[in-house]
Amino acid sequence: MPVALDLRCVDKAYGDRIILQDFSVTVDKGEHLLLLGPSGSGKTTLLNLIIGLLKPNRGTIMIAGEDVADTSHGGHDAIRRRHVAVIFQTLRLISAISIRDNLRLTQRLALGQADDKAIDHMLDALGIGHRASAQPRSLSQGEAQRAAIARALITRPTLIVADEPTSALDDGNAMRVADLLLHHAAVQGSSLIIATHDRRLQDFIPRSITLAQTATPST
Ligand SMILES: Nc1ncnc2c1ncn2[C@@H]1O[C@H](COP(=O)(O)OP(=O)(O)OP(=O)(O)O)[C@@H](O)[C@H]1O
Repeated sequence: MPVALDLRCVDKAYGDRIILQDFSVTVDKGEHLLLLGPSGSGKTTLLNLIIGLLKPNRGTIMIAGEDVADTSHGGHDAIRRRHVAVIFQTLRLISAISIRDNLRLTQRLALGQADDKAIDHMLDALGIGHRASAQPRSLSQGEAQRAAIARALITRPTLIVADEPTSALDDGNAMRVADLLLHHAAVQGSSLIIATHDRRLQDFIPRSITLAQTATPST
């Protein structure tokens, strides 16, 4: 089974505050993982290490077989653009352009070209095809959430990383979002890595890691 994500012996500290110590996990291609744990336990830190916003103090981070923590050679950004998509809690759609153009831009950055047919197909599949020409601010919260999911899926990434994608949603909408993510991830063989407090997601994704709150060193 090809490996989507492999973290080996990762340490991460902010100053003398250790957040992750000797942390290792492997996620096979198409397998999903929930990151659970109390507020402040390091879930977002771990996601930021995977997407490259943070560097580990030690350890390796392999994405689709490439070590993106090794700073001795370049090309990490290109590997991440090709293999990793992110769904932020705040969605972060570009407000000045339409939903279709948001997806076009994402495809061009990740794949070098846009595919309008694939974009329209994806928006239809997520039930927002009729909103393709709309600007993000005119969408309802549920539509914007679907647009952010469409943007994550449109590059057929190896990994889809999501921070609290369902926490603000009621049961019905949380289930719909989880269903959409799992269905489309399965269709294209993407792995989902989801940081959340939302234990409802355990009904959909049985594999989880619970991060522990680390002690603050005494001064
Ligand atoms: N840039 C930073 N500098 C210093 N400390 C930080 C920084 N980013 C996060 N922290 C601290 O590291 C700890 C882990 O934060 P992180 O955001 O990863 O936790 P989390 O599990 O995602 O929390 P939540 O569930 O509340 O989002 C927290 O105590 C946080 O205050």
